Amino acid sequence: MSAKPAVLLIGGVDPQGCAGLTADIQTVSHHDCHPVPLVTALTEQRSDGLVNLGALSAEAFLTQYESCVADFDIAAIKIGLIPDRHIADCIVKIVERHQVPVILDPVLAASSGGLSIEPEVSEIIRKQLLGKITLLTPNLPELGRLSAEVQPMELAAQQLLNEGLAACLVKGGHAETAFATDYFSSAQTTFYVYQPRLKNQVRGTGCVLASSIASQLALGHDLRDAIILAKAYLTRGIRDANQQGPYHLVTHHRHPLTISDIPRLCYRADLIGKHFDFPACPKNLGVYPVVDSADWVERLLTIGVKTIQLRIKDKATAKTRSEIFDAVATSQQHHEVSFFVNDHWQMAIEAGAYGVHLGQEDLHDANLLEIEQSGLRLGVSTHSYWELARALALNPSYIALGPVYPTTSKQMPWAPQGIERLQQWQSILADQYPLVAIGGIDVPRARILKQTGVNSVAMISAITQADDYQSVTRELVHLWADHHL
Ligand SMILES: Cc1ncc(COP(=O)(O)OP(=O)(O)O)c(N)n1
Ligand SMILES: Cc1ncsc1CCOP(=O)(O)O
Ligand SMILES: [Mg+2]
Repeated sequence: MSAKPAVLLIGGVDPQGCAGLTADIQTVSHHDCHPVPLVTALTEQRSDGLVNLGALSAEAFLTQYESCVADFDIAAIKIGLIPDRHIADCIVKIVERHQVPVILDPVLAASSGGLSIEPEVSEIIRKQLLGKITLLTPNLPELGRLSAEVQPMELAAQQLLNEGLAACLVKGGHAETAFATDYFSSAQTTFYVYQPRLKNQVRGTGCVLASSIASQLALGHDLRDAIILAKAYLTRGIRDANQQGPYHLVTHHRHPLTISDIPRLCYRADLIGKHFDFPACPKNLGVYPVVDSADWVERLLTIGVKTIQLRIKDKATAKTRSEIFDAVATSQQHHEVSFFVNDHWQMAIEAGAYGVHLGQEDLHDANLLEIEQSGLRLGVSTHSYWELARALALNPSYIALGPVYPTTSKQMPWAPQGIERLQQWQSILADQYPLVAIGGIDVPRARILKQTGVNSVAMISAITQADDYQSVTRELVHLWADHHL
């Protein structure tokens, strides 16, 4: 059995075992990582507040650190309570020694109050730590403390990025909004992740979120996926919280992800919580050829294909337009056909197509409200968890996952997703969204994918590059004919 990735957990001990290192250790263990605790403080706290920070001496802290790293390679670091400037200085040196992801959950302003950390700690964090870490996860009061109370949170986060921080996830959990919303900001992107607010007041949630993100990074996920997976883990843990004395505590378990665990992701504050209502399409879209001309649409509908997409990439606007109009007209001459237009959503609306298919980049440029109002179905591409979170926010007509196998039809930055990922998407989406598999699918692979229960298989080259496209298409249609009867 291979060794679990070791996550160095730098933080304080809560003697009641609710927050701090105890929560960190439980979280990391439940992610199949190995927790390596490095104690900064032996706090004294109970339900009526924190009475003593109990900082360790710098010497004791560093001696402990040498043991922590003596026998393991550290794969990620999570930092929580930094009780004073001496420990802060030591942590700066430790972070400099490791070229691994570092998550800093700055315990500067506990929601329960009663905590007073000397201002020098904030200064060291700001001037010496921020430029060395992967992600900062402040709550709103902590963001205020670190940004000299700049408002609104988007500007405060931007200010920290300007000072050298790579990425910030502001936790808006305690704000008085209908949805519990966090705000992510980095040099590359900004977005909101939101979920319906859960009523339970649960202890240690910040520790669990940051430790979960650190674990997901240690396991090899990229930062955006790590955030989505950690949010999902925390949501479930809060929803199933258990009562311990006067507290509610996060429940840790490893059940497979469900659709309600996954947060929704959007790029605009005014769309947080917006309920989109794209019409449904047939659940089993079946064999779904993706072609580049109206002629191909005609040929394949004649053979009996029921779902088809026109994907034109390199034609002049006038030609694209006439192809789309011709293809819509053809699709309307055939019975019960679901005809989607790729990318060109405005022309799809004008021509009266059945639906549009948009990738994540296309979603940025498209007017989603206009597409919704036009009554067109919407299909959305996904290649990762954060893209799934984005797709779910739109409540689309179907969700596509790809490339399932290596493809030669398009250059893509994503590795093939594989059948295991497809099956995971299938179980997450359950019966709520049709799932379309795309990428490298030919007849033998379609036969294999059929066993997974996926609702549809989309393909370009297997049909358009075939020596005999008619027999290949007939075989695929026949193969899928009794699907989910
Ligand atoms: C059914 C289906 N799934 C995925 C895609 C890819 O769409 P997108 O990510 O927008 O990439 P392009 O096709 O525009 O290159 C698709 N077209 N159809
Ligand atoms: C457009 C697209 N999106 C994901 S894979 C892919 C190409 C699919 O083509 P092929 O079926 O030839 O692999
Ligand atoms: Mg596209």
